[in-house]
Amino acid sequence: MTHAISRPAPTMAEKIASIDALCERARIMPVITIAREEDILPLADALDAGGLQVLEITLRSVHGLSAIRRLREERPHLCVGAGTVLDRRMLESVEEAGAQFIVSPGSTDELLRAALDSPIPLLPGVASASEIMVGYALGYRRFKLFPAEVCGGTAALKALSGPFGDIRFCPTGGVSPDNMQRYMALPNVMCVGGSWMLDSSAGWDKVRQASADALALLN
Ligand SMILES: O=C(O)C(=O)C[C@H](O)[C@H](O)COP(=O)(O)O
Repeated sequence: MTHAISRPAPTMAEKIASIDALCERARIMPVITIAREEDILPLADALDAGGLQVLEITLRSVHGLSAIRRLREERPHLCVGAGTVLDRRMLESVEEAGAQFIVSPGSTDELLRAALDSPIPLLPGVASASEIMVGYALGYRRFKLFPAEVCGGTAALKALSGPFGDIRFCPTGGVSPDNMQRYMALPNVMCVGGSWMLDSSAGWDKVRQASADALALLN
């Protein structure tokens, strides 16, 4: 007979450390919505070949969960997170699929509290000082700024660094090779997210090249 061993969820400090580690590894986090099941592996391989190994797979398409499962099984060297996680039920389903981190476009009390008990870290989305303060009260110190360009871009991040000196962000939404360096130059930016490198209309090598070109801008 086997006994399930229940481990307490990692502390918030441990989760912050793991978010810091994965953002440091990522620098650029592709936000991926899988349109066709057969794209999962070639897309991940093209990103990987271009140097991007921390992938956010959104639940915006029906293939999101199976893509997370498949990549965890077949590409174990990649770091695979779940995006567009909107509520407790979605959080539980991505945990079960093997996601290594969770990203949400915004914050609700339900999601923020559910993630406190989760074994994997949540990077909650925020677009204002008030939303940061709601997460802050629960211990969160790392956030996705979304939609970054619309909610003030680098000027907003500079302003937020005043009252929130211990907070760091992953700006996403409107980030591109044109503005990425300005984001990454800010001390309170730990990585950027985006979908600009995912255009495969000219084949998978275009994805690899766009990924490598973007990373080269940061060197
Ligand atoms: O689906 C979600 O949960 C999101 O938060 C949206 C994504 O982060 C953006 O779609 C990426 O932004 P773009 O690079 O401007 O495309």
